[in-house]
Amino acid sequence: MGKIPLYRNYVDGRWQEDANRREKVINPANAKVIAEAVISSPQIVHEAVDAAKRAQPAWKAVPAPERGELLFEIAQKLKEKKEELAQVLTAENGKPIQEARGEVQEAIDMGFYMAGEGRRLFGQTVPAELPNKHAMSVRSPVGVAGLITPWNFPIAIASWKMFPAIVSGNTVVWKPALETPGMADQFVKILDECGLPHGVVNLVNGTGEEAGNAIVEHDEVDIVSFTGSTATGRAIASKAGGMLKKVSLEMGGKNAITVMDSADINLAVDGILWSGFGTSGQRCTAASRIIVHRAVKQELEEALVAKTRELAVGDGADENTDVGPVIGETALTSIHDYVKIGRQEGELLCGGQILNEGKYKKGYYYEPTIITNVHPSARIAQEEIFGPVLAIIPVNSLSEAIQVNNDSAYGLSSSIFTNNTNEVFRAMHEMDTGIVYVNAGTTGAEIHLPFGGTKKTGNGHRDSGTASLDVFTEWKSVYVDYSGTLQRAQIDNNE
Ligand SMILES: NC(=O)C1=CN([C@@H]2O[C@H](COP(=O)(O)OP(=O)(O)OC[C@H]3O[C@@H](n4cnc5c(N)ncnc54)[C@H](OP(=O)(O)O)[C@@H]3O)[C@@H](O)[C@H]2O)C=CC1
Ligand SMILES: O=C(O)CCC(=O)C(=O)O
Repeated sequence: MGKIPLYRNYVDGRWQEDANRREKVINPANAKVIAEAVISSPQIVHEAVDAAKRAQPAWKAVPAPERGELLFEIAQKLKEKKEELAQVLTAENGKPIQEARGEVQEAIDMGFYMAGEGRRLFGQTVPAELPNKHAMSVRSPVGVAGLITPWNFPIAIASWKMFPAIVSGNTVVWKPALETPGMADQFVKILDECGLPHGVVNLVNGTGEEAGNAIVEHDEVDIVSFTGSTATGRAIASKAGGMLKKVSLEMGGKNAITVMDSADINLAVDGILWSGFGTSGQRCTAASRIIVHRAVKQELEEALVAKTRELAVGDGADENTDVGPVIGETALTSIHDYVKIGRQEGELLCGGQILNEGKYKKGYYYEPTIITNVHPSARIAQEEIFGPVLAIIPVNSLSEAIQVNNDSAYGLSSSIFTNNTNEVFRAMHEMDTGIVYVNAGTTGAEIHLPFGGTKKTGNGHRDSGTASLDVFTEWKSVYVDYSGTLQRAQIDNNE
């Protein structure tokens, strides 16, 4: 085996190796070991939190426009290195290279967008109730932010959290997912090259149970921002809640695309293919339920199955690949178990197998799969599969479609294909999700609007957009009385 990279921690501006343990990083396209990463003990997390705590007052004191300028440089550097980053991303996550470039672009966009926030960070100025008095609100940083991120969007999601955190004056301790330490390494190297002061961002590689948990439980971590599974989010929320910590959660989805009888079926098929099978279905926004009006069900199914069979499944590094591998063996088994359940709950239209022959022998590939005539309460229509599997649910009306769409524990993204304006507005108002698409699939969020969902998808916070600043700032209301006398509000002087 040739020399492979070792991904280290970055604490207080120094790259460090934790000698205790290392974990192998695997390319899911061929199961090859491509790197190793250090596994941090809780002690390393404590050092990282100490560094973040020490760095925070000075970072807070840097004028926000200056923090924004540094973010601008970081975004430019990300842009210069876009191709290099995308290659590392595809190698460790498996997603097709075109999608990897798209993901890196999201981080670039978020960098430029949040750089601008350095000159805004708007508060409010309102008229005061009393004469010669000024009333306003300003944002202040929360303090030390603990960021815990998943493997499926390792740089985009990190940027959604990191950039608003630092532009608003927080310092950061970040634990990326075990599967994607290369992205974290590249990202933090760029921060370092751009001259981010030591201690402002600290990277600790390691397991969720050890390093992640140590972040959550640390007294000096003031806010935890997490993206991942609902089970982990719940565990983090109960610990952090018990410590009265601010906690922002983005979790699972069971997203549906509704296709009405007036829809452009070819457009709907394209939307379904991209949202259902893009990233091998491993997006929290991935479509996994297709709610179709019975009047167009057959037409949709025929076109969808034909196009699904044309998808090129393969190594994401190949420019012609449409659907890459899934993240690993455990995911493959879990997806296949769901498909076995689904075959009892509905009728298999295509796919349904693990691909493990010929060029697929060494990686973790699953056939894009469609199961139809699924009842809305079936397990494959309710539980998150996180793989390339679609359940088709027939309905008779928009009312029924909305009911089925909303009959889910999750509420991240929904979509409707229709050419009826009344249906567009009804769906927009009545679909109970944080994101609604019209005549587009359930994926492809832009970074300048809030990202997140209702119900068990989150806990009321949002990543991205200016909404993310609410996560990483506290509001401070300021009253300046320049009357020279002691005036008192809330005294009724009308008598
Ligand atoms: N709503 C959203 O925005 C998104 C949601 N997701 C959801 O994430 C899931 C897939 O990601 P997956 O990686 O499996 O999710 P996990 O919840 O397993 O992991 C997410 C992160 O949390 C860490 N972690 C695990 N256990 C703990 C713990 N006890 N304390 C602190 N940190 C912990 C993980 O570490 P480790 O490295 O050890 O795994 C990882 O860094 C899907 O359910 C998907 O829907 C994914 C992307 C976006
Ligand atoms: O496709 C999108 O809208 C973003 C998806 C995403 O970030 C995710 O699945 O984690």
